[in-house]
Amino acid sequence: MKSIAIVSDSAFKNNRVNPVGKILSKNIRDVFGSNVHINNYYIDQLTDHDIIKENLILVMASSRANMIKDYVENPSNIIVVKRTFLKSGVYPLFSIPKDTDVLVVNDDIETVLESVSSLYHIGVNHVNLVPFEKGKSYTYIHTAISPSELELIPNYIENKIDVGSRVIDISTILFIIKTLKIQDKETQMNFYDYYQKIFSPNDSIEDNYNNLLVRTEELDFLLDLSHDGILLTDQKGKILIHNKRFREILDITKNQIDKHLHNILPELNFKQYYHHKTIDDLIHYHNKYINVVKKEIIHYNKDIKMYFSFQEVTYIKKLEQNLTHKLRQKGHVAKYTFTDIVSQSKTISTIIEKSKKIAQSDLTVLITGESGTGKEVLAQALHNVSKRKNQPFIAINAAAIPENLLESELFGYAKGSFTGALKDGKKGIFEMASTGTIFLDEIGDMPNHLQSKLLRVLQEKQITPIGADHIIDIDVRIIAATHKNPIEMVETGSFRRDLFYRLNIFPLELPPLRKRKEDILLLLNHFTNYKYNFSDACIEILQAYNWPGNIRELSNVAHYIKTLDEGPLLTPYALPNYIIPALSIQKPVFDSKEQITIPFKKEYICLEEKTNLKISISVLQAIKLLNEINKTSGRKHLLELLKKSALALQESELRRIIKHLDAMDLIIIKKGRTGNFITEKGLQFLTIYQQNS
Ligand SMILES: Nc1ncnc2c1ncn2[C@@H]1O[C@H](COP(=O)(O)OP(=O)(O)OP(=O)(O)O)[C@@H](O)[C@H]1O
Repeated sequence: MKSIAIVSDSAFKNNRVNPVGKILSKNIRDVFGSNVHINNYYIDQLTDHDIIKENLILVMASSRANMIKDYVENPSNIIVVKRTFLKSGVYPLFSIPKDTDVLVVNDDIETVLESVSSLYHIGVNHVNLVPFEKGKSYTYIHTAISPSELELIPNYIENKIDVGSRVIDISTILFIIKTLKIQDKETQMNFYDYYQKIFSPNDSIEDNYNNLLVRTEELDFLLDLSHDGILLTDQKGKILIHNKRFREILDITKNQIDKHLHNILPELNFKQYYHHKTIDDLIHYHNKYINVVKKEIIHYNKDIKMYFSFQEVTYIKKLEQNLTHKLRQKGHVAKYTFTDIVSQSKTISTIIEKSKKIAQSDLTVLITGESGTGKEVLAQALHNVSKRKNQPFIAINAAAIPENLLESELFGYAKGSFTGALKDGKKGIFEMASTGTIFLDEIGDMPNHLQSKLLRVLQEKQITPIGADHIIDIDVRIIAATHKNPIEMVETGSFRRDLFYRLNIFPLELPPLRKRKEDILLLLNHFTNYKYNFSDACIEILQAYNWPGNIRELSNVAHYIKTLDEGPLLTPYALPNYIIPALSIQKPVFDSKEQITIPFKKEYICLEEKTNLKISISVLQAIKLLNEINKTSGRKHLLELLKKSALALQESELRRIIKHLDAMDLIIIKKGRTGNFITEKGLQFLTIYQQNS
């Protein structure tokens, strides 16, 4: 096997491992793989006994060839390695502006000068390469480059560029191939790859610029794809780059490179923008409204350029429409209208009339009402008759979103604002709902610090996304809702008074279902598509129930009924169990014996003393119900019905209660299978009992 010796000055340099041997070994391995054997030698460690016998002996400079010739078996095997840079390390240097002072840093002046000369050699001569000498100050320089020794660059230099370690150049590799006669296919392929990565003496600067030129053409192509007009000028407004769209938006026919912006469009007075770092302005030109954004680009602390982008407002509108379309696809759309609100209640029709008027303004609305009373339905209906009806309607529930996420959901965040943030940042709903309506549900559950932020947003009509350095103007209508009592919350200090006044401009209060009983059957028929008739007993139960979950709960009951489908005439058996306890009257009925209405005082006291009063009343009601629906009301059926009402009763206990009810003539026990019947007195007793409950 062929062998190569790499001879460098010393194993350590400035108390660090000297990387030269390792880098050159890698270069040789990259091309020759395992075709050669490599040994590293260090001049300062050579002794009289050492004889370097390898087929080729690589040294870094001709002076070193002289120094080692006495330790070498065949001095004609010595070659001086030429070194160059990797293309990837050097390309960034071509974008440094012309005539910039660039400090070249390495561990000693000799390697610094070598690097400078290599860089000039490969064509980096548009900048002033300044060799770094230890102890000297270079505070006037802002950019430094170094072959993988960035830590040696003084801290005051802002731009540090690593050009990578120097590698064996192509002429040396070719010489090795020729001398060692290694020409297998794998080496050829490796050589080709290696050749692609490094600067070779044949790479003239023109070639490099050609490469850059190709890139410029690609960039031009990309710029022309943009929907925005894009323009880059120097500080005096001289045009350096512009794209096709810029010419279209501003009706310019010819290429305007090197002309001054203020001269080609004198009527637009662009000079007014030159002294501002950033601009976001709307101009009117040739019957178009154009949004102009200006930003400053600072290149290597030296070159200040002005970047302008131009968007025609119609295009921005179109973008917004697309956004709306996307929001619709995402369900950010209000589906309910006032005709979907099923009600015959006077209160609701007054609310609807009021809402229709309120909808025409942009003012904030606060809807209160228990859970499930239709607050969101009302908010959507209101949005759908407002002038924002074709824009997004976005609902957010402050109680359903974890506190730490709520802020970013509302206001969004800039890219890279915190760990775990999305790469490109995230838009908050205030931005997403632009020109539309935001429904802030359960506003009473909003944490205090967000209440303050929301108040500022409502006052200033601007938001600042988390971690962003810019503000965004917002144009949204707010409809807030809460199932809590906002006035009580303000009194107890859990809701900001000033925010409450801001939101409570138009208060709308939806009554609970139990306060609009006329709607119960109507809604049930609506949800069951008028498929069933409800028996009187059934209606009585439905009316007596207090519907804590309001219309949402009622629509669940409708589902239950439709699923069991016990129609066409529905008895209480068709209702879910938990509705039935309405029979058993949960609340204490009479607060004290003194309140008992004559003539039932005796019966009441007797039942209370001899039985459990509430259970006895439930039994009496169950008998009444079974009588009404013509079901036998024997003990078996009674026990079943009471069980449905979550009243598990022993048969012996039931027997005892029936005996007492009978003794007081509240019921009659009939012989045979028909069971028990409530008497007129029993009915009156129950009525009075209910009136007092
Ligand atoms: N008047 C109505 N007519 C028909 N359906 C209604 C009516 N009001 C509410 N609903 C229905 O009741 C359900 C609950 O309504 P909604 O979500 O608007 O209540 P909410 O008061 O906003 O509840 P929450 O406070 O729990 O958010 C929905 O399925 C809705 O379709």
